[in-house]
Amino acid sequence: MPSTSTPDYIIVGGGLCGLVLAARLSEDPSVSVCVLESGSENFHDENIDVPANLARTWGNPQYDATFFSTPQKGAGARQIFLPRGKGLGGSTLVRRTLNFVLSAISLLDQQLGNPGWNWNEFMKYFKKATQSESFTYCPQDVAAYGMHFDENAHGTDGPLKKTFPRCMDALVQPALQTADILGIRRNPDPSAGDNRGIFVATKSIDANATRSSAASAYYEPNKSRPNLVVLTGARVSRLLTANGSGSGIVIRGVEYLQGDALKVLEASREVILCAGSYETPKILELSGIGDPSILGKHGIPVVLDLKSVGENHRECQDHLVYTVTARLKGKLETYDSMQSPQVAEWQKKLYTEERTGLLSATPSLFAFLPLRTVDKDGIILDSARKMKLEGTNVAAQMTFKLQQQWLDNDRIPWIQYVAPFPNPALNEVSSINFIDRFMPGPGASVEPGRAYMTINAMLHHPFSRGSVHITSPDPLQPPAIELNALDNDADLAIFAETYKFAGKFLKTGPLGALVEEVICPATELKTDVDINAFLRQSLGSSFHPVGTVGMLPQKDGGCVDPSLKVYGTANLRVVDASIIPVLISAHLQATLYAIAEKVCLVPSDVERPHDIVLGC
Ligand SMILES: Cc1cc2nc3c(=O)[nH]c(=O)nc-3n(C[C@H](O)[C@H](O)[C@H](O)COP(=O)(O)OP(=O)(O)OC[C@H]3O[C@@H](n4cnc5c(N)ncnc54)[C@H](O)[C@@H]3O)c2cc1C
Repeated sequence: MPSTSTPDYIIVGGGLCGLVLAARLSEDPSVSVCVLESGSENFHDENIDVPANLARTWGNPQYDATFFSTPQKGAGARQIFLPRGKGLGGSTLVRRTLNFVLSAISLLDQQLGNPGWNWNEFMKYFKKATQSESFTYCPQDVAAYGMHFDENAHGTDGPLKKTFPRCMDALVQPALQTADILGIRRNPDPSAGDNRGIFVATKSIDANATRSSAASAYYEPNKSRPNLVVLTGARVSRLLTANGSGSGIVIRGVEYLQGDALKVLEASREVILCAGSYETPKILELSGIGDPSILGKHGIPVVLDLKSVGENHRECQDHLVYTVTARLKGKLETYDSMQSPQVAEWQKKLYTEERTGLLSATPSLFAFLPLRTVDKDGIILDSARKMKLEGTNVAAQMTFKLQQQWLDNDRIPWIQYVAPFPNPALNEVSSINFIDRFMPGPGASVEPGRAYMTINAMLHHPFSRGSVHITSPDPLQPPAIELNALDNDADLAIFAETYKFAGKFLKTGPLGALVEEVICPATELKTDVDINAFLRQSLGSSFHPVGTVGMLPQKDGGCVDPSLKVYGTANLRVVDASIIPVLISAHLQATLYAIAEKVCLVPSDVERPHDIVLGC
């Protein structure tokens, strides 16, 4: 039985980044690693393994820590649902399984002062992380949807399995044809460096149509390593610090709760925080690392004055999203057909016996579009260019200006549509109906036996910035998550144009011919006032928070340096979504696998380093 006594590395959080690091570091048998994860081990659980069971985990305390934002002024004072995976695999357990799309903008080594964090590096480590299973590239299936994968852009032997969906519902082809009519380019491979256009995304699903998560890919095959210990049900409450030398504060280890017991674990080398964008800043603040004025409010002694923790240039950013739902004519094989118990039973059999059918896949069609697609006259562009960010934070100003430069860069997708999203039937399957903004959109009710289509429209680069801070010294209390959603005219104006464009999409070509009526919103919205009210009422998160412990130069308000070490500490690193300094034009998981792979590359052919080295 491996021992937990003083491992070389303590990893806090067995989620996406934590498990990649654990697996890679423990490849060296002389290195000992202990992962502390607050959730449980959920191996071979059909709620996780079956792709279309995606929403069953949401809001379920076994898998989801279920955060909510503070009441959002820009969203009718609603608290926005913010699920966050809990258990080995972290948010890769609750994700929609979709979307291996890398961001073409990376982390901007030049503009944001992060040397070595650029596209070529991401591509290298993205490939190291992934394995495109053979049937993925079955030429006739892939070509039928206009995809032509670039062999050079996909890994062949990484731990994480990636496939092309085995089953597409009846709306994908009509939607693709409608996109052709509207002049949206087809993108044959959004992972190859340019993710603009419409495409069917590859998924983190294996050849057996089972979801591939950080746990199944990185931990399960390595769990018997004697130098790797994983403790579940272990919630880290704070870091233990010691006075350091010139190289900064030394982190001795962590204090954690397991059951009712408060325990201590010391590390001989490093503590690595991988608890995600909401909990990593919380652990830092509970440990006295943060803004003294916030720590003082909760009676926490200041160990290290690092004002941008949780604030990081006021930038808890999240891809904002809203939903439009349409009722379709006639009988179509969409996820809605599973409302019929007979069809659901048949689909289950199909999945169990042949590993195909609707349960084997998740929403597949994505369009990543530059702003010009919806703002042809450049009116929003003009006004967004002139916007000013109030406040003096250098990093906030810097990233805000960067976003303004992107307005004119047609290579950067600014908006995203996901369609046809499986909607009401999936609620039946998952028995989750409380997610009021999703599947179907708010206020819409659905009739059994009818088919529907939902489009999610997402803003890739909102100008709003929020924060994540502790509300109490009690580690069991959730942090206050402020999004400041829709607090500026540009985000609202861009969203309003995406709404008009989605309406056009639903009226055009082969897809338009299938649509009977839009049911969410309930009536056709003709004025900007009505559209804005609908957007505020239906706005939600698409679960991609970043930036709360950002990687930037310290003078610019950063919390971690390019080796992801926390400024002012000798041996504390953060490796998770919180370090991404500015939102990327993609869902996060592909980029995060690459980040974690890059950080934990410990070359086996050089002398054993005294520290984690970056693979750059
Ligand atoms: C509902 C949902 C759907 C998503 N869908 C997609 C998608 O389709 N495609 C995509 O690319 N991305 C998707 N994402 C985003 C992606 O899954 C996350 O960005 C990614 O998993 C974040 O990785 P991470 O390592 O930062 O944190 P996580 O994977 O969230 O891991 C953090 C881990 O730390 C643990 N932890 C937290 N606090 C403590 C503590 N105090 N002590 C011990 N352990 C702790 C947590 O339990 C968790 O296991 C989705 C996210 C969610 C929530």
